[in-house]
Amino acid sequence: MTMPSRPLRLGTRGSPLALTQAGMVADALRAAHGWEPRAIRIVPIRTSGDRIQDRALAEVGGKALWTKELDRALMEREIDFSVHSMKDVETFRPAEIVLAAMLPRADVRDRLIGADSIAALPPGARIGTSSPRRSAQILKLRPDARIVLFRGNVDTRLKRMADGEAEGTLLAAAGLDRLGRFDIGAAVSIEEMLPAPAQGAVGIEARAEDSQVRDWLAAIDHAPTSASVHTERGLLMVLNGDCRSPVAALAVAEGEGQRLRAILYSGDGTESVEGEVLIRTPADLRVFGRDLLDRAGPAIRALFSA
Ligand SMILES: NCc1[nH]cc(CCC(=O)O)c1CC(=O)O
Repeated sequence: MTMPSRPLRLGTRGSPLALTQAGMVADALRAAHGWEPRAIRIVPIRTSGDRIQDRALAEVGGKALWTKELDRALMEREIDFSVHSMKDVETFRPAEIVLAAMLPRADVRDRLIGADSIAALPPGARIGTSSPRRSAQILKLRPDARIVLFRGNVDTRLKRMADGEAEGTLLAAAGLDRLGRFDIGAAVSIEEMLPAPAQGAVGIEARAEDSQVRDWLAAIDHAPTSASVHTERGLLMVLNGDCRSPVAALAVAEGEGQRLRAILYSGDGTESVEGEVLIRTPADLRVFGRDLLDRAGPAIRALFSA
């Protein structure tokens, strides 16, 4: 195995979860290639998404706020690759940047904090979230609930719960588990709340032209995770969904294909349209996505720009 001639610089956001995930990527690369610890240096970069905490993402520029600064550092060669929670990566990416590898996916479910189940939430419960998917799903199950805007990293959200700002909040099991918070929250089944596309997956991006780094990263790619996440993101491309779009999707390998379930919601959760299909080709994905939109009413369709 070739050893990098200088330490590889791994760009990441600076939140505790992002740093944990970056450490997992660095460990996987060192293990796969037999590199010494100093072969990889972690470079935390503050993104606009970390800076802006008081408004929903959709209002201030969408998922690009998580990637913009890392993309710039990558293109200007200040870093060699960047690590992202795939759920936060915008649907359409610059052509100069490729998704080179993914770590094995973690638990895809959400966990409810504040009550043992969605049914057990008190009447009129305030639910802290900034996710259009989670608000629509909660409102569908519990029309009496009220949504309050919760942003910030996992600890910030848990603190706001502890401060009594809401009776419930939902967090991805993947993030809680990676932070070692196995004790927190009650898992919500995927039948009750289908997760966000790419939830639980960590991806690594590199410059498209950098074949050496891409080769190194390919060695740690978890192919089943990549296949499922590419299917879920492929659906977002067909739907032209973004961070304003209340959409849930989960793909699981089945034979040579991917069994894909997806649900689109109106913002208030009163309308939804769902489907399930075996995806074998990109054409299957286009047909499935268009069929969902065809069956969706105007309140849903307005939230997608396909
Ligand atoms: N939008 C924030 C975000 N992005 C990724 C995760 C968790 C880890 C994952 O889903 O991979 C979280 C926090 C959450 O939703 O609880």
